Amino acid sequence: MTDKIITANGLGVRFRRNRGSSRSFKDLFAGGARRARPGEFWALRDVSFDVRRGEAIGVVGRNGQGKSTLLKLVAGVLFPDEGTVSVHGGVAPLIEITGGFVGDLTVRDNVQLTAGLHGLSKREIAARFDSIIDFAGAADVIDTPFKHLSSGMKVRVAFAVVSQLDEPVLLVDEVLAVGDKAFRAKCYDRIEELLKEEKTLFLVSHNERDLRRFCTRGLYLNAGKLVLDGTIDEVLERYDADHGA
Ligand SMILES: Nc1ncnc2c1ncn2[C@@H]1O[C@H](COP(=O)(O)OP(=O)(O)OP(=O)(O)O)[C@@H](O)[C@H]1O
Repeated sequence: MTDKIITANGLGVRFRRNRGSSRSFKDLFAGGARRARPGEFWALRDVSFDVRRGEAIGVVGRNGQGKSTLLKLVAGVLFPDEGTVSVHGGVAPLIEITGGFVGDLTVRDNVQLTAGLHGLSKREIAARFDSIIDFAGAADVIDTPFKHLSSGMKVRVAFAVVSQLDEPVLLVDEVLAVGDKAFRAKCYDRIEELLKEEKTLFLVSHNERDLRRFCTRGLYLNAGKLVLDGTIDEVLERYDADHGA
């Protein structure tokens, strides 16, 4: 099957070293300058790949090599300075602990808001609400503002919602490491179910066992470049050879 769901072409993202990614007014009119200005660097450069529906991709690389930046591009929460990424269908992102959640709103409101933003109807949300809360083990905090939850509980609620959306692409960026062992095991079972349903998965992880368990393909990023796009075994072998197992 050549059922392409994601196409990334020549992706590049440039950040300022000291001042976040905000661009000056002048920069907006600077045109497609292909160089980083003083004080800027490329967090990602010349990254191209295609993804077929149902693939499970592990994104591998040392700290700060561009993995989260890549996921943010796929999620559409960050725009590339060069290149394009197109996703045929919606994306369910679990990429930053509080990403997409509003601290001042309660857990209940956040669950409803997130599910609504991802296209679920009021009826569908109502039908899934209890199982989301149950999965998260968040019955006691339904009416608590999200910002008052512990970081583990934030991840539980976020995973519970995101894994109940009907989006074809699921992005998971290390956040699961925050959950306790029992919850992680539950999440992994859920990810396996989603993969059986032909969802497409991007998993950023430093845990080789998790990567081998879920992923068939790997993308290895180093200094913002895609060094290797291969099977997860090939990618991990190369990564270990470069950086020691
Ligand atoms: N908003 C930003 N402004 C400036 N620099 C940024 C910004 N976001 C990320 N960076 C930098 O871009 C580079 C790539 O970051 P990224 O978060 O993608 O790395 P990563 O591979 O996910 O790392 P880790 O394994 O530590 O999570 C890093 O040097 C990081 O400091």
